[in-house]
Amino acid sequence: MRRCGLCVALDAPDLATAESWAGAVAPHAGLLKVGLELFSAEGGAAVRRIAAHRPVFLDVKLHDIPNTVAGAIRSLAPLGPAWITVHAAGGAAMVEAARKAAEAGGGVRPRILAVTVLTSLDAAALAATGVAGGPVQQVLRLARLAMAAGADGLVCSPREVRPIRDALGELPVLVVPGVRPAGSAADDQARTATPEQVARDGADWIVVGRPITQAADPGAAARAIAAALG
Ligand SMILES: O=c1ccn([C@@H]2O[C@H](COP(=O)(O)O)[C@@H](O)[C@H]2O)c(=O)[nH]1
Repeated sequence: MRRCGLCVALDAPDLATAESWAGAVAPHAGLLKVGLELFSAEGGAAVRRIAAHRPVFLDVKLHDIPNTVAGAIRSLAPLGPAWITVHAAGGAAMVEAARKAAEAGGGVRPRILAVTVLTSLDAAALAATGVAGGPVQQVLRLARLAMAAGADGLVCSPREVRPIRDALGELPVLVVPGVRPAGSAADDQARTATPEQVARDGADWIVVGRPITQAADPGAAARAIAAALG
C-alpha cells in the first residue's frame, strides 16, 4: 500500500497563531498548508516562516486567464512553496501556463496541484452551478484534463480517490481535504470520509484543518490522525 501523509491546514487569521499550531503539529505532519485566510493576512512572510517547520502547500486556488495565472506562479515561486493550487476548471491552457511558469524559475520548482470539485459541494450544489452528472463524473473529467495539461497532482474529495485511481492509475499525486475522524463534525464539508478510509483508497496526502487546530490539544489530535494512517 502507498504511504499516506498528513498535511495540516493552518487556517489562522495571523502568523502568530499559525506558528504556534505549526510547532505543535510538525512532528506528526509532512506538509503544512497556508491557505487563503493566512496568506491574505500575512502574504509571503507566512510561506517563508511556516516553511521553517515543514514544506509548505500554498493553497491559493488560482483561477484566471492563463497569462495572469502564469504571472502569479512566477511571483509565488520564489517564496519556496512545495505545492501551489490552481482550479482545474480554469481549463487546460491555464493549467499548462501554470506548469510552464513553475518550470521557468529553474531550481526546485513548485509542483502544480489542480483542484477538481470543491469538497464543500454535494451533488445538488454542483448541479446548481450548471454541472449535471454528479461529483464523481465531474472530478474525473477535470482530473483527466488537468493531468493531460501538465498538473503534477490533483485535489479531490475522499469520495473520488478510488475512482481516480481506477481511471487514471497510480501516477497522479492525490491530495485530499474533507477528511474527518469518526465522530468529528463535518463543518462545511459535504463529501467526507475518515483518514483510515482515504488512506486505504490510495491518497498520498490527507488535508485536515479544524479537527486538529480547534482541538484542545492540536499536537495530540495531529498525532492521533497520523497514527490512523498506518
Ligand atoms: O476542495 C477543497 C480544497 C481545499 N480545501 C481546503 O482544505 C482545508 C480543509 O480544512 P478543514 O478545517 O479540515 O475542513 C481548508 O483549508 C480548505 O480551504 C478544502 O477543504 N476543499
